[in-house]
Amino acid sequence: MTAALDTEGWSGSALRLTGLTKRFAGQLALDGVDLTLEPGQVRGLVGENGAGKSTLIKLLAGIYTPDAGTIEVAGRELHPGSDRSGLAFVHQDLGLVDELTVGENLAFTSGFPRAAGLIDWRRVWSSAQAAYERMSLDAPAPRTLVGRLSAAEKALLGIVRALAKDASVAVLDEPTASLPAPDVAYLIDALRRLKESGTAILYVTHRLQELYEIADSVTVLRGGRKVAEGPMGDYGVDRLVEAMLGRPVASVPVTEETTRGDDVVLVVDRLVVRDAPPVSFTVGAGEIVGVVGLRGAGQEAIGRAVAGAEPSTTASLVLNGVDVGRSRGVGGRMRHGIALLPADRQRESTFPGLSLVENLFPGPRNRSGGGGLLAVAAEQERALAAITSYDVRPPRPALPIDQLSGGNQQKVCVARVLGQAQRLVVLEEPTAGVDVGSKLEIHNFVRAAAESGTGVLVVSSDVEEITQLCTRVLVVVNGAITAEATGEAITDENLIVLASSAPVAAPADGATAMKGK
Ligand SMILES: Nc1ncnc2c1ncn2[C@@H]1O[C@H](COP(=O)(O)OP(=O)(O)OP(=O)(O)O)[C@@H](O)[C@H]1O
Repeated sequence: MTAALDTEGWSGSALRLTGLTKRFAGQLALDGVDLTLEPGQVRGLVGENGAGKSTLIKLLAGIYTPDAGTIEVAGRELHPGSDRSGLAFVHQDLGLVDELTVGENLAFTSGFPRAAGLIDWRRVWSSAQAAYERMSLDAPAPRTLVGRLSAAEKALLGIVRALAKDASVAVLDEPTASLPAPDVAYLIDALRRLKESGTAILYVTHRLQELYEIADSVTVLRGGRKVAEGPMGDYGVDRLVEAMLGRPVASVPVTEETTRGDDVVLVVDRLVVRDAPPVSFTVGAGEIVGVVGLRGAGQEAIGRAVAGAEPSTTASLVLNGVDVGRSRGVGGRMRHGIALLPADRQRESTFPGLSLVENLFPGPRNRSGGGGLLAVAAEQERALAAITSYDVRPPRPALPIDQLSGGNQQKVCVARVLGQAQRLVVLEEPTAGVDVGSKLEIHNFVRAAAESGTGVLVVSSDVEEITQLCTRVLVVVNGAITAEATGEAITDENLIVLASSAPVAAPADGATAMKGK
């Protein structure tokens, strides 16, 4: 513990916020919020998109200065410029440097060990290994470039890096947003140990189920205000969701079988990506096909290769009867009607600095007819229609995309990809960072796209999403498609079992082993 935030002898709250208020251009993002967190306690912080969660975290981190209110860590009030090393943050944007190794990224926070004035690289690598081992997590090779890690591996690295510091309060902003279920369980286990050691944890998530496993209490924000708070035991899911949205949410619809006869949109024959075994599969018109696998199984690479975002070879990749396998890159595939929604919102999916409307219709190809005032007006009209139907808040087409909350940015990206009326859409983590209400809405838009005949490939680490949305699921183990589940076989448990198994010996009912595919 650093001297400035020494908690030694402190028996009060680990964190105390009083009347915390933040305004953006006259709009109240956070309105007089009080919150306390005791040592060894985990408090869930939930709220729909735009509720003010990220703003609260950025105030804690000192990125924003409050307009009113105070922040105390272990009894000491923080001011702009105060030492904040008693707080450890894991943000949605992990702030990792792709061009550097795992070990270097960790050493950036913990410091580069030196011997005789030079960087002691052996210790850089061994400390990286040790940081993972302290949390009982499997470490990637410390010399791996972070850019080569999967989204899930990056998330774990972000968590390991933040928690490697000796902090009394850990602030986790959707730590599991891109983690497959077994990794989530792993992580929650590690967090329990951290909590037992006396660390206080503020846990922001849209995956409410996790709160029942780890949180002691919960605080609900809506429109920047605290609208509910109490022990987890007092808040069943329905009550929690109602507090978040200010209305009860309808029960979750399950996708009906939407495949239309033998009308096949995509036929992939022996696709080879990243040295994995060849995979072959089809996607029907109107079909929503899930692709799942454990962390590092290679499921993302398959979706990205189909969309041209990952180099690959194929015997053929036939889209509506035409072999488009030779067209390269995302642009090449897009010209044939394949669109990709990448998982990495910050780097690949949004165009920072550009407006909401420019993010909806990037590039002349997607614009309403060549330019000119009429086209601009038509574009505005289309933008407003998309903003309204996707309930993007605030509904201002000229607003820079960076000023929207994460979930609202995601809605804009989904609207863009689905609005392009493609033959096939590849959706990576389509609802990461999206609140429960908007998640259902996005799922309905995906279903509507499928109903209009688009083939949909969903690559998601959110197993619940896959079971709700998909009519067929391909399971990837070690880069190969080892099983296919349809109908009743699409359950959380079954998918996790199939994804955790080496090539399946005896498939569950409705699941087909696909060895050798
Ligand atoms: N830099 C900014 N400039 C202007 N408005 C902002 C800025 N950052 C956030 N806002 C607004 O403040 C409100 C709260 O946003 P915030 O990002 O805190 O929500 P959130 O609860 O974290 O949402 P999500 O779950 O989508 O991440 C929103 O209305 C948002 O548009």
